[in-house]
This record gives sequence, structure tokens and C-alpha cells, in this order.
Amino acid sequence: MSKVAVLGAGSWGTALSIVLADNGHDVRLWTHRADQADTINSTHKNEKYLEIMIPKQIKAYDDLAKAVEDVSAVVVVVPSSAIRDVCAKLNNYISSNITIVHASKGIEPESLKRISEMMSEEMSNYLYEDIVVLSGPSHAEEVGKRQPTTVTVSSLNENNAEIIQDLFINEAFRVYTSPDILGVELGGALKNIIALGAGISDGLGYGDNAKAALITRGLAEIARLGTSLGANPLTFLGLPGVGDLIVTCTSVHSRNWRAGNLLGKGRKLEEVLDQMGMVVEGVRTTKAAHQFAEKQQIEMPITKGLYNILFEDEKPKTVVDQLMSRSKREEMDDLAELLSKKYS
Ligand SMILES: NC(=O)C1=CN([C@@H]2O[C@H](COP(=O)(O)OP(=O)(O)OC[C@H]3O[C@@H](n4cnc5c(N)ncnc54)[C@H](OP(=O)(O)O)[C@@H]3O)[C@@H](O)[C@H]2O)C=CC1
Ligand SMILES: O=C(CO)COP(=O)(O)O
Repeated sequence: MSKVAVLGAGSWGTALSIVLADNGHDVRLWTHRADQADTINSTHKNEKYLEIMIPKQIKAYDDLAKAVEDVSAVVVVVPSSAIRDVCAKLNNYISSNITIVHASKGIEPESLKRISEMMSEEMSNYLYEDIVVLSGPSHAEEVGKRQPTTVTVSSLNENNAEIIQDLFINEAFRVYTSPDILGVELGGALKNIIALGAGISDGLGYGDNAKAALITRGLAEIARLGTSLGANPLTFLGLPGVGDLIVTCTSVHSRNWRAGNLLGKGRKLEEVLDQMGMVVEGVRTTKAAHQFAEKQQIEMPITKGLYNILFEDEKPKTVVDQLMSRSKREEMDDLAELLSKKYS
């Protein structure tokens, strides 16, 4: 049994706490809201975020210092926009013998940093190499019900990845390892852009053909950006790539798909985000990926279309028409080249 702190009491932090509690660990769920900590401790519910009973051995805290006291591992699972703030505070209370994993999905606009990079910048006690990421096709709503789920953990420090694998793995939650933290983080972040697109497509009333096209050509964009940075292209065919694309583009649980769906039905972005009440990471990540693609001159037409819908007030239908009337080309040209370079 280990003492583990989970930082972030939204839907994913709550679901991951349940997995840890099922594995017999002493779980401290930290929230920045005192009233939410009281409610969780007295009712064992966190209804705004997850409609499920929370095991009694999960204790909620609003005091970060107390939540991380004597723990052997910390799971950071706040929205990407809060990562720097939370990790800067965390740095005051922990030392490098605690294993840190994050389960958030995003890229920071302007700096274009991944989550593990932001974390190591904010935590002087931690090396980038030691941080672990947990990612894969895993909606909180199903994990909370103990439905079969598979994820991947990755770190340059193989030992740390295995510690996190052992912490979480159980009969309903199967955890693989991967050495490709770059690919694992990029796959998890970038699929949210495509999920917004899939929601928009459904909202416009398009069918399965359009969604399959978005998933497949979206994967090509993700792999193009990822391999240009040095990720293993095969990572994008695994759970953090295709796996997460499928689950997020096809599920009504997905916040990104749901937000896209409302946009496709003609609603305005601000209105949609207000209504969601939960983080829609794809919006921020679209901005970051678009900036990256422009800077590095990487072809990402779906991302560009999404950027135009979200930030330039372009009509979704116009973007679909533009994507469908691009000049003709071979399907695999640059991807085949990337793969052959990697394996030649
Ligand atoms: N939900 C899911 O199924 C999955 C989510 N993820 C990823 O996990 C991350 C978190 O997502 P999710 O749990 O769904 O998000 P939610 O919107 O459900 O919850 C976010 C939580 O973070 C809290 N929070 C926001 N800002 C801060 C801050 N500065 N300090 C402390 N806490 C803060 C929120 O508090 P408040 O109530 O005050 O807003 C809320 O409790 C995202 O990156 C997401 O992509 C990954 C896989 C699955
Ligand atoms: O990353 C997720 C599932 O793997 C959750 O996606 P949403 O944030 O779109 O719900």
C-alpha cells in the first residue's frame, strides 16, 4: 500500500483516485476549493464532475501541504492551463524522492511546451527525465464504473514508469509502458483538436464517412507534427494515438466532441465553453498546434480549419468545403518518407 496524492478533483482526478483506492492505496484527493473537499468527505460524492460514489478511503484536502505529506507518489491532473500554477506550489512541499506522474493533455500556446516540460520548469527539485505521463483512451465516466480501460505510462526514467504502472494496474485498468514520452504526450494533446472537428462534423449532420476521414487524416497530421519533433511514428498507432483518437472522436462522454457538436450546430465558442463547465483542452491546443505548424511550416489543414472556426469566426461548413476542395495529392507521400527515414 502506498500513500498517493492526486492533485485536481475534476472528473479525471476523481476517476484516477478510484483506481488507486481500488488497488488499496491511501489516496489524498486535493482540490483548491474548501467547500468541495468538505462535500467529498461528508457525502463521498463529487457530483459536478462524476456521478459515482467515491470510496470512503479517499480523503479530500484543500491544503496542498497536508495532501502531499509523506506520500510516495503525486498524480497531477489539473487542466493544462493550471499546470504551472499547481506545480510551482507543489515544488515548495516535495523532494525528488517522490515519483510524479501527470495525466493531463495539452500544449501551452506561445511557449509550445508539453505538460512534462512545463512541470520541470516549475519544479526545481525535479528533472524532466524523471516525470511520468499517463495517457490513453480513458473517459473518466467509464473508468469510475470500473469498465475495461487501457492506458500507457511513459517516462525517460524507465524505473519511474514501472512504479506508476504498478501503482495503477488492475483487472479493469490495464497499464502499458512506453519509452516515447514525446509521442505519448503529443498524441494525447493533439487528438483533442480532431475530436472537436469530429463533434463539429456530427453537429453539421455529416455521417460516418466524414468522421472516419477526420480520424484518419487527423492521425496523419498528428504523426506529421510528432515525427518532426522526434517522436516514434509507431506511438501514434498505439493507445495514446489511434486509441485515444477513436475514443474521443466517437464518444458522447468526450468534452471535446460535445463542444464541437454544439459549434457544428451553430453555437458560439464562449457560450459553448460556459455551458460545458469542464475543461475543453482542444481549444487551447488548437491554438498551440496552429502556431507550431506555422512556425515550422508543417502541413496541418484540419488544425488550421479548426483554428479558423475557433479564433477567426469562420463558419464550420465553409471550412469543410475548403478541406474537401484542396488540391489533389497522394495519400501517404510525406508519411511514407518520414517512416522510411526513421527505419533506413
Ligand atoms: N475527463 C477525462 O475523462 C479525462 C481528462 N483528461 C485530462 O485531464 C485533465 C483534467 O481534466 P478533467 O478532470 O476532465 O477536468 P475537469 O474540468 O473535470 O476538472 C478540472 C479540475 O481542475 C480544477 N482546477 C482548475 N484550475 C485549477 C487550479 N489552478 N488549481 C487547482 N485546481 C484547479 C478544477 O477546479 P474548479 O472546480 O474550481 O474549476 C476542477 O476540479 C485535462 O488535461 C484533460 O484533458 C485525460 C484523460 C481523461
Ligand atoms: O482524453 C480523454 C479520453 O481519453 C478525455 O477527452 P475529453 O477531454 O474530450 O473528454
